[in-house]
Amino acid sequence: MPGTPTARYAYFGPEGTFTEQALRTLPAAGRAVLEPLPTITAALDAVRAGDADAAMVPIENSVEGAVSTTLDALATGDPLMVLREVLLPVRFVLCARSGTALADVRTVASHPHALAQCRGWMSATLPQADVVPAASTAAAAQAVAQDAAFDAAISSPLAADRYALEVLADGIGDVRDAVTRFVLVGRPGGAPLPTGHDRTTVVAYIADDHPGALLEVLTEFAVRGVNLTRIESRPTGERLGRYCFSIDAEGHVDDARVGEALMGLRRVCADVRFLGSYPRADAARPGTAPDDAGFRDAQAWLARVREGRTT
Ligand SMILES: O=C(O)C(=O)C[C@]1(C(=O)O)C=C[C@@H](O)C=C1
Repeated sequence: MPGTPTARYAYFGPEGTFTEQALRTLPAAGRAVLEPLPTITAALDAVRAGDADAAMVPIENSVEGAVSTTLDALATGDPLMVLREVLLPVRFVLCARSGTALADVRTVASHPHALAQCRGWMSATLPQADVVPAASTAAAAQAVAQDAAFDAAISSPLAADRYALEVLADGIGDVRDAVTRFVLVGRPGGAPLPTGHDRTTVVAYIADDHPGALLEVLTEFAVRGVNLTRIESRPTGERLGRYCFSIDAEGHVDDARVGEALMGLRRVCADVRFLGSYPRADAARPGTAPDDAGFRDAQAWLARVREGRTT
């Protein structure tokens, strides 16, 4: 549309990361300016500073679990909000400068999450190789292309192509159907409207360390039939033993059962950071949650009771 400013999306780069691929699956990315930034924190800070409208970052992998840098960067600093999620199958290749044979590979660089997902293949195929952590899989491929310090990288096929590297082995992940979940994060505003297949992300800070603190948090969801799809405890950084819980729950903040669970959570916690309600990428509907009619009915009943009516 004439006069509509072009959206700017930052992502965890450089070019060729799985994160870039995840971002490019969104139709809106085709009309936006995409900016690779070298770290997850830099991508999220660009949103906070107003230099980007939103940022794509990895949050969770089906094999290696949570991306703690993302969880911690969302839990602290100026508040941000998850707007969308993307699920991307991850396939890894071992790539090197042209002319390198597999037998010549002595050093392999990659993102720690990728190295962990290829551990079995590496120990069976290159047991003597030194493994070097890199900022991202694409940063590893870029480093191999530019510098002889590393012989090979574990990256996406896209990064091997982008940095003109030769693929020495394809499909080297230990788990064939590995998937990474990415989130598009913007500044706080209205959450996307409920779709019936949503996810809500929050961070719960318990008031003090006491027996049953985690049970209290879980109870607020359980008694309202809200299913959790992820819960992680992360240190707050204040001192040893201080943890917060990073939680993904099924449903939308506008759903009565989720709203009530969040109110309950707010009552039993020192603080709750709401990180957004957004559509699930797999479009899965909550399995066992009671429908909201029961909650509305109970609320209307309470209002009648408070007015002195008995039915
Ligand atoms: O390094 C990349 O290409 C990324 O997008 C990051 C990342 C991750 O953080 O898990 C994404 C997907 C893969 O599981 C490996 C690495």
